[in-house]
Amino acid sequence: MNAAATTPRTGPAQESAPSAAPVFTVRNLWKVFGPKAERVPGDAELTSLTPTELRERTGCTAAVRDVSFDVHKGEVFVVMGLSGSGKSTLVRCLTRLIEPTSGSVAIDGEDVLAMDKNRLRELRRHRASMVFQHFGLLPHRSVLDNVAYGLEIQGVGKAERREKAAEVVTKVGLEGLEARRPGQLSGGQQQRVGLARALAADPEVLLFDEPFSALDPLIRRDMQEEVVRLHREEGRTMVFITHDLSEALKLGDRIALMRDGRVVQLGTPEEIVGSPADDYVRDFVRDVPREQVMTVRRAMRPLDPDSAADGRGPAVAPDATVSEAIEAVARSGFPARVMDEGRCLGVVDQERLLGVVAGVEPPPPAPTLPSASAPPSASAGRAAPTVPAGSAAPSAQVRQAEPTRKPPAAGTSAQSPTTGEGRPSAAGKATPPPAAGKAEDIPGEVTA
Ligand SMILES: Nc1ncnc2c1ncn2[C@@H]1O[C@H](COP(=O)(O)OP(=O)(O)OP(=O)(O)O)[C@@H](O)[C@H]1O
Repeated sequence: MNAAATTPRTGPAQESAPSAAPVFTVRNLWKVFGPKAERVPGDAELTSLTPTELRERTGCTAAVRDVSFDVHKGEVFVVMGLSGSGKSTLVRCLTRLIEPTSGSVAIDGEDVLAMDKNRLRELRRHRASMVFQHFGLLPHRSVLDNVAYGLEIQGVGKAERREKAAEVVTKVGLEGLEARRPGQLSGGQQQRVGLARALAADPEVLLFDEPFSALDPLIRRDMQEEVVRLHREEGRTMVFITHDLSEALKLGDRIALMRDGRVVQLGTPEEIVGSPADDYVRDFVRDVPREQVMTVRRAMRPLDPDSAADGRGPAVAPDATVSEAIEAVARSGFPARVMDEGRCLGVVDQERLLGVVAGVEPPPPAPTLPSASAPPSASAGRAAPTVPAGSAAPSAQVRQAEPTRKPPAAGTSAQSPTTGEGRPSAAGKATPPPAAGKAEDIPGEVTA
C-alpha cells in the first residue's frame, strides 16, 4: 500500500513508496506544553526559536516539533534520543495518551484525532497496547491472572482468557510460575509478566516505553532477545522507545533519532551509523563498532571476471555484517562473494571491509542491489556500544530513509544471515567456497 493512500496530510521530507503498508501515519505532529500552546506551531517566528528562547518568550516547551513518519506493518520502529528529547511525548501522542497540539495521526488509515472516547479505548485495548517500564502488576493476583487481566478488561470470558493467558505465559518463558504472585518474581520475570499481559491482548502494535531500563544488564539483554524472538516469530509491529543506542541498534529495523522534539534522522541502523545526517548524529554514533552494524552491501565491488581470486571465495548474504565477512575472508584467504538467491551481487575483499571499519567510504556499490528481496535481519547479536554524550550540533536537518529490510514473516529468521544460496550461516560462518568459476491512564489501557 502506498503511504499516500492513507496519509491525511503530507509534510516535507516524507517517505516515498514504502515496502510495507503503514500502520501509523504521522504528519506534521506538534506537542507544545504551556500557556496558549496552540499558537506556537503556526507561528513562524516562534517555531524558529531555540527551545530555551521559546520557553523564555512564551513559557512553552515544544516537546514534539513538526514530526512526520510512517510505522510500517511488521517493523520494529525505535524512537531514540537523550532524556528530554521528546520520545515519550511522541509515542503517547500516537494513542492520544497525550493530546497532540497539531498535525495528524492515523492508524490503518483511520484518523486517531477524530476518535471518540469509546473508539480511543478500543484503540488502546485492542490495537496499540503500551508496555511500560513500571509494569504495574496487580500484587494480589497470580502471574496467570495478571496476564489474563488485559483480556478481562476486554470482556473476554474466564475460561477463554485463562487459556489464552497460559499460552502467552509459555511464550514468554514463564511456564511453571503461573501460580506465583508478582512479589515472588525477579525484576526480569515481572517484566516478562508485563510483556505477556500486553501480548495476551493481541494488539496490532505493541508500544514499549523504555520497558527494560530499570533492569540489570544481563536481564535486560535477555528481554531484548525475547523481543527480537517474539518479533521474529510473530512479525508483530512494535514501536520501542529507548535512550540506549545499543538497544536501538539491536532491536530497530528503523530508528528515529530525536533531538529537542525533532526527528533529526530516520533510517536503518546501518544508515544512521554509516551516513549520519549531521554532526549531532555523527557524534552520537561515534563509538559504535561499525563492523557489527554495517552490512557487506556497503563494502561491495563488482566481481572481476579476470580475477582468479574473485570467484573462489566463500558466499555471504547481502545482509551479513562486515564483521562476519571479515571472518569469512580471513578464514578463506579470498574475497567473499555476496550471494542473493543464487546470484552473485559482487564481492567484498579485505581492503573494502577494512575501509568500512575505518569509516572510509568505498565508492558506491553496484546498482543491482535487490534490497526488496533482501532477507530480513532484525539485528540481534549486534554491537552493544555505549551512547556518547550528545554534543552541540549544527542545524537539526530532518532526514528520513526507507526501510531496506522486509518485515519478517512469521516463522522466518529475522537475524541469522543466510547465505545467498539459502543455506543457514551462523554469525561469522560462511559457506565453503564453491568450485572455481561458480559464482493519562485511561481505563482500558493495558499497563504492563
Ligand atoms: N506535562 C508536561 N508539561 C510541561 N513540559 C513537559 C511535560 N511533559 C514533558 N515535558 C517536556 O517535554 C520535553 C520532552 O519530554 P519527554 O518526556 O517526551 O522526553 P523523553 O525523551 O521521553 O525523556 P526521558 O528519556 O527522560 O523520558 C521535555 O523538555 C519535558 O520537560
